Amino acid sequence: MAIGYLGPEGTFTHAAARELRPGADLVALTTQAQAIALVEDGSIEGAVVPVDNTVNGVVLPTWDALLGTTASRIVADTLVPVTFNAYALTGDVVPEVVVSHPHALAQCARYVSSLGVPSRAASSTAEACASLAPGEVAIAAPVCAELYPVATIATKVEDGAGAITQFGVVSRDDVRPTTDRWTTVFAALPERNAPGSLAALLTPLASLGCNLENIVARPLRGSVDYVFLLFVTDLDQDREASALDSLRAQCSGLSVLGRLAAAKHSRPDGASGIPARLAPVRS
Ligand SMILES: O=C(O)C(=O)Cc1ccccc1
Repeated sequence: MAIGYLGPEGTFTHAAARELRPGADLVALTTQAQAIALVEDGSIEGAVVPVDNTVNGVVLPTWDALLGTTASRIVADTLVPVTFNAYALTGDVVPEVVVSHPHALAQCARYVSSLGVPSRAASSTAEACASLAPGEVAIAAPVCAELYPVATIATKVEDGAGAITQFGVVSRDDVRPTTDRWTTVFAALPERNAPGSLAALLTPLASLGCNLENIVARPLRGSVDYVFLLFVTDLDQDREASALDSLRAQCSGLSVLGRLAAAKHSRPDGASGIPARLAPVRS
């Protein structure tokens, strides 16, 4: 059966899909929500989707789509370095609009603003190349120069070198990582919205020796409550079972949205990634 990915050919997701599922029948789709829905209803075997990146953080549409499923989860992942080129139909383009996937536009904000023209979101970087019109500049992967009839007008247009995107395979099969340790992403709905509820949920994780690496609150539609996505690292089978037990005791709803095993991101610019506003509070 097929593996879906955010297409068309030449997206960063396509590169990740080839690495994660070599030789698979890859099917180009238009959004990660569509891809995840097709996995959930059994129309395709799996889907490759972006889950996190070093510039924008967790990819919310992916996790929100997973929250809308009951049987699907992330079962494998990889880290892909991303670098962007700018393309037009001809080398002498006078730019009128710059087009790309919102992540690409965000990661190339300085170049986009240097063009001094409006930007427009495309469903993917490669789609921006595939549908390029006169006066448009597309931002996409270097491989798009070989796949589409475009002229390269600038290379390495990202704001900071070393950006990495983490991609995952969504599947209905409950495949466990083959590594010793991994990160489990729990979706946790605390039993009460009251002082100390979140602390009560999280404190036992520390006693188990699990590291809460990231926490993301997503609004629970139709209420004032939040569901918390907990990225808990350093887990193995036993620790994950203990973490599940301790969370279950404090939650009215709990699920595993995925397990991530690829090596953790290294901060590309070292300490320079810290915003000046967060200058050290102690000298
Ligand atoms: O549009 C693409 O090529 C994608 O795969 C999504 C994306 C965009 C920018 C950085 C990483 C992933």
